[in-house]
Amino acid sequence: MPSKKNKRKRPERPTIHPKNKYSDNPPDFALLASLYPSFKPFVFYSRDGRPRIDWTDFNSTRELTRVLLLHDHGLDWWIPDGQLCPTVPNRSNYIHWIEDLLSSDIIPKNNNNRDIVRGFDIGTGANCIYPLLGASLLGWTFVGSDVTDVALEWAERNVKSNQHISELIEIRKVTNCQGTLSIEDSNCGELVNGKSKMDGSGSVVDEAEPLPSSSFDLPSDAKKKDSGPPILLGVVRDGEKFDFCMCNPPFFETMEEAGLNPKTSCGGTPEEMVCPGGERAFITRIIEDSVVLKESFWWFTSMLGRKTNLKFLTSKLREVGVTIVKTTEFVQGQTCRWGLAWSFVPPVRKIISPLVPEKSNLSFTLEGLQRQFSAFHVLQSVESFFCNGGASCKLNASSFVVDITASNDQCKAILRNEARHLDGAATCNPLEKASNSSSYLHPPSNNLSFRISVFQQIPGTLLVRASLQRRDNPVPGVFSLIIQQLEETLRCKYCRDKATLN
Ligand SMILES: C[S@@+](CC[C@H](N)C(=O)[O-])C[C@H]1O[C@@H](n2cnc3c(N)ncnc32)[C@H](O)[C@@H]1O
Repeated sequence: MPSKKNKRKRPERPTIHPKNKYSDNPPDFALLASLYPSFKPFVFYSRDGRPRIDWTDFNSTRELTRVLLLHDHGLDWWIPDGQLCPTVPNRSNYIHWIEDLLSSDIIPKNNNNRDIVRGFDIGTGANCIYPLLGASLLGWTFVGSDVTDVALEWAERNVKSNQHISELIEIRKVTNCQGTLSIEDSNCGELVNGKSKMDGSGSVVDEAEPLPSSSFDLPSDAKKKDSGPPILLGVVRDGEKFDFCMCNPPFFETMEEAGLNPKTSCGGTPEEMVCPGGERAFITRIIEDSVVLKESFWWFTSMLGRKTNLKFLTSKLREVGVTIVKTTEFVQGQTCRWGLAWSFVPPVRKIISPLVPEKSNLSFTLEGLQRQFSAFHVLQSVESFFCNGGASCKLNASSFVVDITASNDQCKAILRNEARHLDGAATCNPLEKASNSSSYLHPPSNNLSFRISVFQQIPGTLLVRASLQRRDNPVPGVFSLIIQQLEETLRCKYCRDKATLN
């Protein structure tokens, strides 16, 4: 019987990114107050003697952001009253997640012959927080775009106040030159800081030409929409290449919906918080633009304020044929946000290489199993995972195994399902790839047979083992890929900790 103590235990939650400066050392208000007289008036001490600030006071949150950026990042920063005030630890999480994506081997490394990473921050805001953090923490270069005069003016001021990184950041005005996404006159971005653009290596290059309209292949529905100012298409210039784009979009459809969080006051004007259709519509437009600009960016990413939108957007991504989708959760204190990343670059498939022998036995553990689930539930999910793809399955409840036999087409169907899962990587189907590319072997003509066994290791932890029984002329890597997909699906369904980047 679970003890009362265990019953009360809260489910584990993802935490602040381990590379985040504040993961082990949260801001020390007392120290900051002693060092920065302007911050001192905002700090008070609660009964337990702990220094606190009033999170409902905009001046107080803005001053905290100012001193954190100065103290921890050497940045001189300010925003006018009412503009969205970023929390530094929160925003750093997104930067570090992108750092993980760029260093992971999910897709090949960008081979633009550039050592310096180049990012595009969609809607950089008056605070210009992502370019400032990315440049100061990691030396990345940025284009930061925005539509409002106040954002452009203050982003520019914040860049200029930091001479040591100002050459790394270009602020680009997005003009609402047509109000519709059109393939004509697509150059709606103007340089604000008036300097020549730099390529990723830091050398100055000539101003890029707008993308020629003939190179656009917009999805037909995107051409028709009256969707407001451009986002990427028409702002990114011909020949420009970026390692990633990022975006903290306007989350809401109305200011009422945005509401006022009574616990914090971080400002935010309607232009910053609201757009027609909210974040779902905004990110859908980024996805549509990404189809056209798939060769200009290695990774496309966006933050989301609502987890429910992840499902919709992930299926949208599947429709447009991305090769990979990654998601994550950003947690900082009481605030929770989600990250969505996708790419059109074919994933690295070391396991596809005929030079790498495929393992016949694979295993993974499911830790942090939610209390209501047992090994038998997991076994049943294994069975339905494969049955849904049409494979033949035999579940043996006494020995906790499922025997599976899948044809080539059934393997395809199982792998095709993968993009539907929210958390984790969704790679394209190697069996389909095999028919298009000479570097892949022919698809197998025979069946793949394997056994999945589920063992309980300790309460709350299961070991899932997959053993290849028979393999007749298979596509190398398919077995591993299927098991990887099974792992992600089970983890997503059963585990409290659904970490997504390995
Ligand atoms: C939620 S704010 C994000 C500001 C800042 N990046 C941050 O994280 O605090 C959204 C920003 O997107 C800008 N924006 C809205 N539509 C845009 C578009 N089509 N292109 C570029 N920026 C846009 C708004 O003006 C606003 O500054």
